[in-house]
Amino acid sequence: MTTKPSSTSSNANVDINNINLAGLSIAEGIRDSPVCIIVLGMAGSGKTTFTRSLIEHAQAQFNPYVVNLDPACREVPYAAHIDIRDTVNYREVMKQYQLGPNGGIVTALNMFTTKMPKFAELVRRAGERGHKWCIIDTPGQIEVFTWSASGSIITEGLATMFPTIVVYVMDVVRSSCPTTFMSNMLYACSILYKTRLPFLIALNKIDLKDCSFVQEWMTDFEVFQDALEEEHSYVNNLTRTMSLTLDTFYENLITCGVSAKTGIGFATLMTHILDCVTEYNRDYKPVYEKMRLQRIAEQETTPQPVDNVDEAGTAVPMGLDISDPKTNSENSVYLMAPSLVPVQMDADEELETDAKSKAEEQNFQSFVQSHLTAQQNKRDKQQRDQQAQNP
Ligand SMILES: Nc1nc2c(ncn2[C@@H]2O[C@H](COP(=O)(O)OP(=O)(O)OP(=O)(O)O)[C@@H](O)[C@H]2O)c(=O)[nH]1
Repeated sequence: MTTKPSSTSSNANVDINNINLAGLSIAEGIRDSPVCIIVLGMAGSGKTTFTRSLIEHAQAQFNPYVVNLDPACREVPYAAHIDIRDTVNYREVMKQYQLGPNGGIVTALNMFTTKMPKFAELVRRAGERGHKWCIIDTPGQIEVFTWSASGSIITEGLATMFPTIVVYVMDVVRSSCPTTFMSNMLYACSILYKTRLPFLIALNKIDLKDCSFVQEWMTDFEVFQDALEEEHSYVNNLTRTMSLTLDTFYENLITCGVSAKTGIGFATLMTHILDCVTEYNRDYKPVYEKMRLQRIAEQETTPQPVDNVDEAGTAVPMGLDISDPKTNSENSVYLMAPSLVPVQMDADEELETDAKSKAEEQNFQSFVQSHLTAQQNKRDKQQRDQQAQNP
């Protein structure tokens, strides 16, 4: 179970369903804080461990606000201020919509995204309370976040309100195979072009393997070709061609070796993060600001629907009378601040899981018992038969 942070008592009196979203008005410009750091990476690259380490290193200076967006993880090793698992019950989603694990994660993320304004408002308030960074851990299945509508809504939504950067965590041990390295790079490249945000690659697990070979492969095409020669794979030709294409991508890329486990490299990583924030403010903020002003101008010139009619009339319910389910009711989707999380929910779930595993255990034990009894009976019978034959 997630450990709830003690420092979040400032959320204690917030009725999350009545959050006033006025602070997020389009009339407001991009705020200076918190800086949103979205942690992405392939399954097992070390995102969660990295998030924990980054929180520890940034605690004193940046007092990070922490968000877990992985609905499927069983445990997170850090205290999350917002945890998607408090908002959407991933297992229930799978059960109700008859989905597999990936479909469950996508749907849970979609449900969470319906509360994006409230999420953004909580982040905004965190900034006002002195959280200078907001670190966001994402689901293990990277494509679920990067190629889903909800992933884009969350990333773009944050980037239009707060300085936002992407940290791509890459496992150096697994990337020592040139083909895997190339797959990782293609992924990183596609995310860079999709999000168009300042991008930093954290070469993780350098306590196990030095990352200089990755940096060499990125800067020296011939060294990478030599490494490819040694690997006999049917995708070699494809990889060779792609490495040429990615040359320009590498030029603008910042990499930094770290070990999320031991903490090596985090001091340098943090200076790179600050450089990325400067880059956001220099290159990205003016673009978003321009878009915001255009949007305000459009809103001012577009007549509001109600202006075109003589009288408002009487509203009637539309087809299904859709309204938000009550908080804490079954199937509800609501954004929860940690202090409002009903303990009941987890306890119920645990009880149900316990009951299930007890029943499974009993079934298994009775199966074993009946099997043993049957074997014993068989042996007894054999013995009796033998005694009957040789009295
Ligand atoms: N030696 C070493 N192991 C690490 C490091 N970072 C992570 N690990 C290990 O790598 C494994 C995966 O780490 P996680 O942090 O769970 O990775 P993840 O990307 O969040 O995993 P998913 O969310 O399941 O995709 C764990 O066994 C970690 O202990 C590191 O820097 N060094």
